[in-house]
Amino acid sequence: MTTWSQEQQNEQERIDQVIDKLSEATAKLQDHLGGKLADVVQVRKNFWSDVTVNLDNVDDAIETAASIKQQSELLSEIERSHTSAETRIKTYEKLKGSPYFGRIDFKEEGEDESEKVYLGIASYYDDATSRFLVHDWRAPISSLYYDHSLGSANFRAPSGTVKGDLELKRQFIIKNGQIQGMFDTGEAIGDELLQQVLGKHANTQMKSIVATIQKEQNAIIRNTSSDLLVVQGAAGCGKTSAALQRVAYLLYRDRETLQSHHIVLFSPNNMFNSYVANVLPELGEENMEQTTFQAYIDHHLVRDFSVETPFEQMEELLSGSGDSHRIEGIKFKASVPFLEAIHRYVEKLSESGMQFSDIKFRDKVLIRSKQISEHFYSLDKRETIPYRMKKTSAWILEELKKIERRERKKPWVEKEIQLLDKNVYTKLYHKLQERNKYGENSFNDLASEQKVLSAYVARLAFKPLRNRIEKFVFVDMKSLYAKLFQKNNKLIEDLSLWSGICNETLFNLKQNHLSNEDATPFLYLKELLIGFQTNAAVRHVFIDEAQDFSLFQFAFIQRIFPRANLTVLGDLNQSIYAHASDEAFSRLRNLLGKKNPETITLTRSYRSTKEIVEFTRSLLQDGNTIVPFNRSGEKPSVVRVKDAEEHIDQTEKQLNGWIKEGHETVAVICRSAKESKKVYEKLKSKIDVRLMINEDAAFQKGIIVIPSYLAKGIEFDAVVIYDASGYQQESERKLFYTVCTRAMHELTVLESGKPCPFIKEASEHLYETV
Ligand SMILES: Nc1ncnc2c1ncn2[C@@H]1O[C@H](COP(=O)(O)OP(=O)(O)OP(=O)(O)O)[C@@H](O)[C@H]1O
Repeated sequence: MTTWSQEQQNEQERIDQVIDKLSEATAKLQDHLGGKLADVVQVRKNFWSDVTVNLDNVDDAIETAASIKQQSELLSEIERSHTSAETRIKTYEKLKGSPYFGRIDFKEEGEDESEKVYLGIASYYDDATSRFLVHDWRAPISSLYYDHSLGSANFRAPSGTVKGDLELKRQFIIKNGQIQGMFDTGEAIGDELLQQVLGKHANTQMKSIVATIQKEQNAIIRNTSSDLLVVQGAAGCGKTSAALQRVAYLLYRDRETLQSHHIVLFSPNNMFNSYVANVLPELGEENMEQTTFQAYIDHHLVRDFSVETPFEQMEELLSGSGDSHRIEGIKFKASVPFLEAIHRYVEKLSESGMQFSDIKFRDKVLIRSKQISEHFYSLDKRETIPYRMKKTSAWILEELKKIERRERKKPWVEKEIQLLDKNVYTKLYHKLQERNKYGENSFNDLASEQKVLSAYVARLAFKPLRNRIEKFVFVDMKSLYAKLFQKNNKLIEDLSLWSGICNETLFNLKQNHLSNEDATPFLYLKELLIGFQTNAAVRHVFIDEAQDFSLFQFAFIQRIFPRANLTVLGDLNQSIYAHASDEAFSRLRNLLGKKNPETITLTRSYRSTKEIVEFTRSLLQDGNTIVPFNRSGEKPSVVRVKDAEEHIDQTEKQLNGWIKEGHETVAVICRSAKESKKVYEKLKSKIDVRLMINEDAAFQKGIIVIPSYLAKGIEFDAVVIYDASGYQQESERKLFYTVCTRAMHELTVLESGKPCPFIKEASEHLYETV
């Protein structure tokens, strides 16, 4: 029987052999690459000499075209193989440092011998032995590693289910080609490696988790049956991690047809985008498209309105300046009744009531709104509104063409001809010559010169108007949206509240301001009228921190990406926006009309120590279902301070202590940006600290002061909650939970005034009082 150290030695020898093979393969590819590069240069150089250009007759021209096609196909084939060789070299370089992280021995039913399968971030096939020396973690057989303990096990292969016996499961930590740790485990994924991984310092860039994916996470990653996958899970249970590994899995599984630009990830802000941007490249895959919903809104509305961002809205509400009808308005404008009211309104508009703007040119009305309306309603009502809008736009453009022709003779055209730049004049002359429309001297003929120039000037002057018509600016969206908020057009029961909502909405519209809660419904109404700009190429859409999305935003995404499967990840306990609804996820199925929806709930929390999870879950009303991963640390501290001076001193003391202990990412989390600025001003002369209130900043190591809503989604070694006394309202419970759950190893909560009711509710043995 081999001893453990012999076993380790054998494994190290195998690793050395694999690394040698990888080095050989890399060298071969590099040779091949050099050759390919020379080929590309050669083919490019000789491209035209290798093509016989003969256009004498039709047959010769066809032959020439075929010859060009052949040459360019040859060139792209060489370029393709060059790129794939480059990608493989990069993958092999990664594998050389750590070829694999796991091994399973699987004896398939009916076979005499078990197969040893080594799992890494990519596969390596050895031509000499015709065997995989490393299996990709996404290969069908690899799921055995994540899903099964020792004993009978099975996996789904393309040919059907394969049954057998899992005889060994081994985990490795390999760095620079050397084994640093090796464990045999009976569990699906043993605690030991996970303990090590989770005990490390937080990172400014999220890491991949392929070596320690848990069974329930694997079910999310490998789910291919549902078109709407909703993942609801506690803070730190790995929703974002599972989403990113799922992207990598889908790119692998559907590699023939799916590329990274067919996948879109919506995330809460740009800082979060940069936080997660490294996971896929680390796994040898390209990043999917990353965006925020606000970026989409801005792109469509910012030219015509000042648009409030979610953070500006949050800041206003947190600083207490939002009055009650604003909060009710926010809730209403994100609700299903409002969505339905908009749909009913659009139905009515199909018959009557559409609002148009006069078409003006230099302050003169060219086409009256009434004429546009008459034209619009003269069209067949069985056609959709967007189709009729397109026809109306085409009709307006035709009318404009006629008007433009008439305008050519007007004095303003003559005036502008005089002011024409000489270069434009010369350019026009050459253009006309090229077109062979005129003989050498015709441009000098005064009458035709005048005709050409006046046509040019009129066309140029009308161009911006034409562009605007193509963008449907003749639809008076402001009035159309405003009509929804007439006081007598009661969309909700409580009239007094309704009147306040109407006043505020109409006031904002008048100022060309769209509040955050209006932006999405406004755009939704607009797109229902003029047609959604869809992207049918996108096949998967991921929405992270989905509890912050309103039903409107979901409905929107569904329309923009009509062919995409949705993966929706969120935690209703972290709904920090006023529009949040506890039914957000359960209503999705009906709202989006998906055929195969599935919901997976994750309850085990990996980010924080057991003590922190036990404390944070007690802040919730129904937090008992959250299960901490068994990693121990200090209990969170709750520190009462008596005045402003002690407040800062205690913060400084705590931060200094943590830096001395070696913590690398430390956050002072304040409620708002306003409070963050104040705290930063007080701290900056005492300790090296940075203020982070801009979502575009990249997350960096060190101590940062950050507002609550920007800290969500990310994590820190240690966290100071600057003032828990600021969280008093029931509506702030989830915000308080969210900020406390950012801590991985240490959590200190300061209280300066009235005790925080949520801490008071928690059992005293869950935290230390200072
Ligand atoms: N299987 C795993 N192996 C190793 N680390 C894991 C695993 N699952 C989660 N983690 C770690 O736990 C932490 C939290 O994960 P993640 O951010 O994905 O959770 P989340 O559910 O999105 O959290 P939140 O809702 O609080 O934003 C990360 O550091 C992640 O690397």
